Amino acid sequence: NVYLVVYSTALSSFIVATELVIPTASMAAKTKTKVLKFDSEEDVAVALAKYTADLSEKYVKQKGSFSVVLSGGTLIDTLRKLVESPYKDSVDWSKWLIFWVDERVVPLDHEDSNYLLAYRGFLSKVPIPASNIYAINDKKSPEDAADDYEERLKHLVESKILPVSDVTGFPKFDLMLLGMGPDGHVASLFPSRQHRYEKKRWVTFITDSPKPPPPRITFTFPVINSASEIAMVITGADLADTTKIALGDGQTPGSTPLPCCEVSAEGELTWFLDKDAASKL
Ligand SMILES: O=C(O)[C@H](O)[C@@H](O)[C@H](O)[C@H](O)COP(=O)(O)O
Repeated sequence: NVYLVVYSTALSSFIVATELVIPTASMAAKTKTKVLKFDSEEDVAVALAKYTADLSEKYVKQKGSFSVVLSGGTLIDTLRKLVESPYKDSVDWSKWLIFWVDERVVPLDHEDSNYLLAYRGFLSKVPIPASNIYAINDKKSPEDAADDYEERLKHLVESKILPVSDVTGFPKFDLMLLGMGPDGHVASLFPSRQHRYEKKRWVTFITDSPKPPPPRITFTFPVINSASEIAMVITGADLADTTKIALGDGQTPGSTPLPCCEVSAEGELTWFLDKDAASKL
């Protein structure tokens, strides 16, 4: 099925996105997957802002808060339209809770920190209460930082600030905003590293990430896949081959399956692709 959806934007212009409904063998079959293809990265940014603001309104109405899990990498820049008019003023930022799907274990003011990246490009521009922003404890080793983050999530579940999934028992975030690497990694779950198969922990760690810097903590797949909504935000020609694999049959001949093929959501998984990333579909 291929059909057109028209998104009206804040700029009262229109963006035409091709929505591909793809039956994927690679992604958990139960997941409702939507693939949105845009003409440019700028159009992805406009659509992502509207998608996120709409979900914020829906979840704040439904449950009184909106939990958002950020990635590092290019995602924060692609979120840039969300901190502009009209969303800057219309979104109820006081109800947002911010988490990181993965974080580099460096001081929060270090250039490699995903927190710092998000602070500069996003968090410093909107009034999310500081107490709702869950950065890692940067004074700890990777192992201890992962334990600490998991403990804090457990505490939020106990205090009923975060719900758990009825299906999996893992914490259920409203929205995960994920990027993907050319090697098919998502969060800090890399194809060649065993922690991608972790089934019990909520948060785990790695000290030899193939993408620098080496020490990182990361949500595990059971937590990622318990989210209500997931956006895979993928732009650029260097991701075209991996996107084709992820949205095709998921097979990389002769090698390990890619982590990006294991992403599923309890509600809806939406791929936001620019023309370059979608060029091989
Ligand atoms: O800390 C990180 O490195 C990120 O959180 C990582 O998981 C990122 O999302 C992907 O590597 C995609 O990165 P790009 O968007 O830069 O391609």
